[in-house]
Amino acid sequence: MKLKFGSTEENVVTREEFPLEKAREVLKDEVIAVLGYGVQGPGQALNLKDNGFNVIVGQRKGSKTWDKAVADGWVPGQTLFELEEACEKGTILQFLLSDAGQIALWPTVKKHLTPGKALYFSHGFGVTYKDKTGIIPPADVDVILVAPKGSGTSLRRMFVEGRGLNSSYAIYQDGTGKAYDRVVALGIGVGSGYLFETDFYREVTSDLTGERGTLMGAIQGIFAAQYEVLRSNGHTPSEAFNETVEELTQSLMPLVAENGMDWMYANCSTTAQRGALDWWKPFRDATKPVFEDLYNSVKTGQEAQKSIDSNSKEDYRVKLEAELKELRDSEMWQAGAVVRQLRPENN
Ligand SMILES: NC(=O)c1ccc[n+]([C@@H]2O[C@H](COP(=O)([O-])OP(=O)(O)OC[C@H]3O[C@@H](n4cnc5c(N)ncnc54)[C@H](O)[C@@H]3O)[C@@H](O)[C@H]2O)c1
Ligand SMILES: CC(C)(O)[C@@H](O)C(=O)O
Ligand SMILES: [Mg+2]
Ligand SMILES: [Mg+2]
Repeated sequence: MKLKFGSTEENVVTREEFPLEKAREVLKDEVIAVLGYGVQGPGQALNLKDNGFNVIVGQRKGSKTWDKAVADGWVPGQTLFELEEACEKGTILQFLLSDAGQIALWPTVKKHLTPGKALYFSHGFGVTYKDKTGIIPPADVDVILVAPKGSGTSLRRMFVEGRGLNSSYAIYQDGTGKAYDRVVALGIGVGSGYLFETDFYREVTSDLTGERGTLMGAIQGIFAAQYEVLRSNGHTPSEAFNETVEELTQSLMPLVAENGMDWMYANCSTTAQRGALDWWKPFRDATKPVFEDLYNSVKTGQEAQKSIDSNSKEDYRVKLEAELKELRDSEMWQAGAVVRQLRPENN
């Protein structure tokens, strides 16, 4: 259906419009092979299975994630296979390896993309940056995308709670004439609350910007800046952490999620509202040039190149873990660990 977001009209697909029964009918003869069992793999594979679809998982035998798949109920030789065997058996190949990992597996996937199959992504990365990844699908297959707008962990949790994370969907190539029905059925099947239309280029550029920006990079940056200012002015770690992070995640963001920013503001004092209304624009103006630089770095392909270069190295997981440990060991997040323990529901 067409829906107005402000004054702009967009295509969205809801579960009422495309119910689960219809999705099951569209995909009744398909074998959905979920390749990769990192974060999106488990979320999407388990939701599809619980929604009644015919799903198998492809993973490297002997890896930790193979064991995780077994623990999640996938049965070796029946619903869990080596990656190549899953590529052969699947009629829809859900390419959910890490974006850099997809480059190495591509020759194998391509070999098994026989006419009529579908190649499914959850990120526009591989084909948009085809000059860097070499991922150029054959013409007689569907190339489709469903990108859940959140972590695979949340996709699964919200599904189990009877809720739904929203996703974008896109068609890069309609090789069979069935691409639309297939992509929407899969979007509903993986547990999306609703689907909004995009294309591969817009998905990858907005997603790379968002995660580097307000969703992950900018939020940590702004937390660190405020925490450091409070600490250097004599505030204790618990006061600085509570006033920077804990109150935001526990009290104020749920209000924003429920009914918007003005609703959150309206539930704070007139003193707080006056200050916030005075200060949000200086913050916007100070950070906007950084967001412009970020978007430019995404647009020129620099961010994709960096991600490919660092995540293709043998020891990339060791390096990532070291950087995550640095965050975890910082005073702010150490204070956070203590604060979380003190939440009544945690003790
Ligand atoms: N993490 C998320 O929640 C999330 C959200 C939306 C979209 N996506 C997209 O979904 C896709 C999958 O992301 P993810 O975060 O679940 O992946 P991930 O980084 O967790 O990796 C998934 C799997 O790829 C395997 N892998 C990596 N390199 C490999 C190689 N060379 N050969 C074989 N296996 C290899 C890993 O062992 C892992 O099991 C990506 O396109 C990502 O951009 C992820
Ligand atoms: C969960 C995110 C940040 O939305 C996703 O884009 C990812 O790359 O993991
Ligand atoms: Mg992303
Ligand atoms: Mg994202």
